[in-house]
Amino acid sequence: MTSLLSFTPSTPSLHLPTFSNVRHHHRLSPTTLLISYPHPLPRVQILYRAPHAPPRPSFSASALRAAADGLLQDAGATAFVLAGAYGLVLCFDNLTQRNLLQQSLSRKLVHILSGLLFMLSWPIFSTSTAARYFASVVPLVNCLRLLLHGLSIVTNEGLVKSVTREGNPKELLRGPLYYVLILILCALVFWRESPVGVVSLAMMCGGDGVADIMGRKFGSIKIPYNQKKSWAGSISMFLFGFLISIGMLYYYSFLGYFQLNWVETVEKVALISLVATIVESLPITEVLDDNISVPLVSMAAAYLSFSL
Ligand SMILES: C/C(=C\COP(=O)(O)O)CCC[C@H](C)CCC[C@H](C)CCCC(C)C
Ligand SMILES: Nc1ccn([C@@H]2O[C@H](COP(=O)(O)OP(=O)(O)O)[C@@H](O)[C@H]2O)c(=O)n1
Repeated sequence: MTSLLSFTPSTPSLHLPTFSNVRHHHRLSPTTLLISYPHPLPRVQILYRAPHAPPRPSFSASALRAAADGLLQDAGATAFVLAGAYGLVLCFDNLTQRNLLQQSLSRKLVHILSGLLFMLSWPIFSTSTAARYFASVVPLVNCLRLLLHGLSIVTNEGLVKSVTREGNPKELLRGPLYYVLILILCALVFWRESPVGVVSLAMMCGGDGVADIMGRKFGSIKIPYNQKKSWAGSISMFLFGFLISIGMLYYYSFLGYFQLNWVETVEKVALISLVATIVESLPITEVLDDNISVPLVSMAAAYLSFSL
């Protein structure tokens, strides 16, 4: 026979509940113990409960430990990715300072690698609901860094040289700033749970980044409606945007974050890549930076495609 015994250090009030009381739903307080009596004892249910003591939630030690572990994991992951971000920019700064890398190529490689590596790092964060907020700290810190340097409150030749076209700190307040804001948006809104954020960042980082490199190198034949963009650049945007998106979706699918029908997914990503490429080719950069138009139109196209 099992009896429910609940007690607190204060003077317990003893009452022998009628049989019906025992059927009430009991919220087990942390001081509730289940004690089994040997069979010969009378069938008595003893319920001690402190007077006026409201039932306290029963947090198990293992749940608290799991929460603490998750917090520790997310804090460690944030520190690791922050260090990675700083190291990436420092690495390209060194390469440009030593004239081993052109400034324009350095900027584009930082553009391609930063967001993709950030996205690849998301699985090292915990499964806690707070994980996405920890991850967003990384682009947020870089956002503040870009603001401080872009407003020349702080000066850092290396950052400016590796992330701007002409070496003007004010450039940090446009493309690079929009870029990290989009990273924050995708991490917070879509995170690891939706292909929308993954595809949008793949288009902005991979597609748009490669379009610049290939367009500058092979872009002799310009697009009729935009003499600043070329067919080589746009075709590269479509192909690499598509391939990097599929690669990232496979990565997250392999890790079990979402299951996809790959035939449909290939069709959807091809459509999203086409839409993003068309928008990127439009002569609107002066009005709306590519780091805003490309990810936002990719988000819209991906949201519609994957929700149908
Ligand atoms: C150069 C950048 C954008 C400019 O784009 P565009 O105008 O040429 O089209 C990217 C700026 C990146 C920023 C300085 C650093 C961002 C780091 C990122 C949030 C985290 C990377 C972590 C990873 C592990 C390296
Ligand atoms: N579709 C494209 C995109 C860029 N490009 C080349 O890459 C250069 C920079 O492209 P962009 O203005 O999109 O540069 P970001 O705004 O991405 O930094 C252009 O001036 C072109 O020479 C291209 O030829 N075709």
